[in-house]
Amino acid sequence: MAETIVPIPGPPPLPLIGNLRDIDLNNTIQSFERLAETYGPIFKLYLGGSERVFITNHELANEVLSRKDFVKKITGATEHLAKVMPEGILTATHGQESWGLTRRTLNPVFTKGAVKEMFPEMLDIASQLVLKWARFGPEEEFDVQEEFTRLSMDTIALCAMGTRFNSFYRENQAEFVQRFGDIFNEVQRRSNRPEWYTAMMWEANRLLDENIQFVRDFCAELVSERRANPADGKKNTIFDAMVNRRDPVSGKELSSSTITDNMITFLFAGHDTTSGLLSFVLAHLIMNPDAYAKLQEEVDRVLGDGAITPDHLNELHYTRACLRETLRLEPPSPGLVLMPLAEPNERAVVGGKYVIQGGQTTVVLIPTLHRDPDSFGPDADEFKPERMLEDNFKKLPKNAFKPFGNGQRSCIGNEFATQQAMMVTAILFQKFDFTFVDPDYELQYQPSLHRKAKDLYIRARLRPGVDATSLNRDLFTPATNVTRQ
Ligand code: HEM
Repeated sequence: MAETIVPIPGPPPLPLIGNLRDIDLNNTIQSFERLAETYGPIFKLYLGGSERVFITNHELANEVLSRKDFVKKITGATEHLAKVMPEGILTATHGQESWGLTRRTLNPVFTKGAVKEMFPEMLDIASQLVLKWARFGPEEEFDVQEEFTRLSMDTIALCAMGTRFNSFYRENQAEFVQRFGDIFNEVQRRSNRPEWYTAMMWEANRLLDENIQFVRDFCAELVSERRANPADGKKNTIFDAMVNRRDPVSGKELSSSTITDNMITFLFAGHDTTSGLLSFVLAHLIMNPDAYAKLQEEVDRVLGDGAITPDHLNELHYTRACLRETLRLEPPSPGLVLMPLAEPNERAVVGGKYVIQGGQTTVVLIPTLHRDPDSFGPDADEFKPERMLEDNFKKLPKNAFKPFGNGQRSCIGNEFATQQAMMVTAILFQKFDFTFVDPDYELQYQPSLHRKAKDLYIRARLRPGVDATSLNRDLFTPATNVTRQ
């Protein structure tokens, strides 16, 4: 039977600017979500000189995410990122040799068991945040996204670079952190600008080159110091693995420049994502007092008043469900960018009737996938951690929940981020009670490559019986009683 092909809908593009007028450059993802409401599960936009297809529901997403002929595409923001870290695994093109070598070398240090060995480093940085909030006291207003950015940056620096930024001890960011942030802000701006325009921005281009050079030199210096003093690498951190391990297939070690590229990659891929997750989980819990109370009850039952250990994490089922539910509603990475492997003059047919050309950018929109009522029911827009408790979670349709990406290009840092987010959430609710500074606060998003909370300010009050002076000791001392009085 002949195929019935139907055109992919979308707003009509204008000459030169395409569909630029249909999106808000400060909030591209929300614009795509709005367009999904108008045009349905698949639509196309002409942006940045090419046509992009957006897939927004579970049925079509499940199809392309299951098909072997759809692979990750490096374009737009990731193409700009690739210039900063050419051999980093996040921005590697499909089939790029350095990707396979690096993943094979590093996969073992990112397993759940291996990440457990970095628990002390994570607790070290988490304790700095907790002590700071405790010592500032209940009247202090904390910019949550900023605080968690300090936490996630410093944790990755310690685990993947063998260094400390000491962000909790500084008024202003360390020079590395500042320049690093400037690079990615500029990359984000570029991904929304025509290339000819960027080419004329001489001063911005000069600054970008200077910042990239600074960041690369800083990382390269750390690698050569460690190579010169291998005895310093006594731990099984990501940094040690990068310096010491070899690819089990080729026997090759990672070159210094590949290590540098991946230090930058881990910092970029890991910090905003984790800090976004932590900010949003706090916000959703404050907005949902029932879930807040259940989580705190679980934390008290499992941890008592003592220090958290890796084994506790396996018992914190409701806490894990809250984090999953937050990742569902507020996925830090908003889109998975794919393309059909076919030649440009060939085509892939999706949903039995839509044609996508070989190599054409195809974005699976995660926020709409995660709110598809066919997967999550009529209350898909609500924060209901119960649906993410293990028994229910296992019953979710295949590919309905993709916060960590898909297949072989899925997130290498999944266990790392999960362990850190579980630990930090549990400690925070063990020690503090939280309120919004603005009691009517509603979630807003920053313009950013990852989804981040905007203007989210909270106050943190130590819970009865928790004392700022003894807190430092309590964070590291095992429980005496398990159920809190
Ligand atoms: C809540 C936290 C995180 C979320 C939601 C998240 C999400 C994702 C997603 C969706 C992808 C796939 C991107 C794509 O297909 O283009 C990805 C890839 C990646 N993530 Fe994460 N990530 C998180 C934390 C981390 C952390 C902590 C690290 C490192 C320490 C990390 C390192 C990476 C890397 C290197 C890749 C590329 C993997 C590859 O292509 O082989 N991520 N992440």
